[in-house]
Amino acid sequence: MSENCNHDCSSCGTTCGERKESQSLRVPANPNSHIKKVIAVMSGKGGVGKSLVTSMMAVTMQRRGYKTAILDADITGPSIPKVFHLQGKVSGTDLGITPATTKSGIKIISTNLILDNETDPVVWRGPILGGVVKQFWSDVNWGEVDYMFVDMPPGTGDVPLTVYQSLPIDGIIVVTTPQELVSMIVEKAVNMAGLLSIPILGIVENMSYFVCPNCKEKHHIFGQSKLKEEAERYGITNTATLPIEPSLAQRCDAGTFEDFEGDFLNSLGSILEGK
Ligand SMILES: Nc1ncnc2c1ncn2[C@@H]1O[C@H](COP(=O)(O)OP(=O)(O)OP(=O)(O)O)[C@@H](O)[C@H]1O
Repeated sequence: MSENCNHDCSSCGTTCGERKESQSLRVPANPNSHIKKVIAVMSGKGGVGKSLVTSMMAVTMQRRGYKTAILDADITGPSIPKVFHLQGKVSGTDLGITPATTKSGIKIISTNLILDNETDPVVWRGPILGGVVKQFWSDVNWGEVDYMFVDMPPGTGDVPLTVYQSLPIDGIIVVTTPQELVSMIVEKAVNMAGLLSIPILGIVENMSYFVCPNCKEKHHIFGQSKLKEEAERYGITNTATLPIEPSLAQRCDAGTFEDFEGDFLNSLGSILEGK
């Protein structure tokens, strides 16, 4: 036992014979933040539409009347400010950094909102990247938030692990594409969630099909979906599909993403509400 022992193992890094509980790696939230549910949106690899799904889930919950936020933990490839057309840098007060706010009121923090130029590359090493995510949690004055969505860095490496261990993640939404779904990459993501004992709330198969604007027929460009079967293999019953929808990409470019029409991820919204 250390001579300075205060008998509070949760705040002590010393491994001694008296330790009663493992040291928590959780980072305390900003004292002014009251965040009820934290949902991580992850993918096995990059470019499968994780940021689009994160943004769509946030808009879905905001439309249902909840106070919603996005923590963009994809530090080296931040896409969230672009989706919502947020430009310029965030500022702060004595209470912490004030997040940016979208047209409909979604609170957002992202590396691109703290850089001088959004085209500046982020050439930071792993521990710094993890440190930035922790600061997005502890130094941002989030205020009242019902649902916070965390846009995770792709994959199962060092930074995602830091996020899962530092933030109180309540559940995970896995984003995949038809081709990726049958690969071992998704299985790795699912297994990581299992190792960390965080429940998977659902799997979204993005780019699942395309509806032809002329004949209105559904085309499964990457083959018939195996989403249900694959999800069942992992013991996951909640699934959703998103079509290839050029208007969604166009809305991201035009800054009108929050006005998208459709109820693509409503079923997952109800799962989050517990309905
Ligand atoms: N269902 C879709 N229909 C049309 N365009 C889409 C769809 N899903 C994603 N896109 C477009 O594909 C691009 C990549 O999507 P997104 O940035 O969401 O992927 P990501 O997985 O977050 O990538 P990264 O890991 O690099 O951050 C974006 O330009 C997005 O607008």
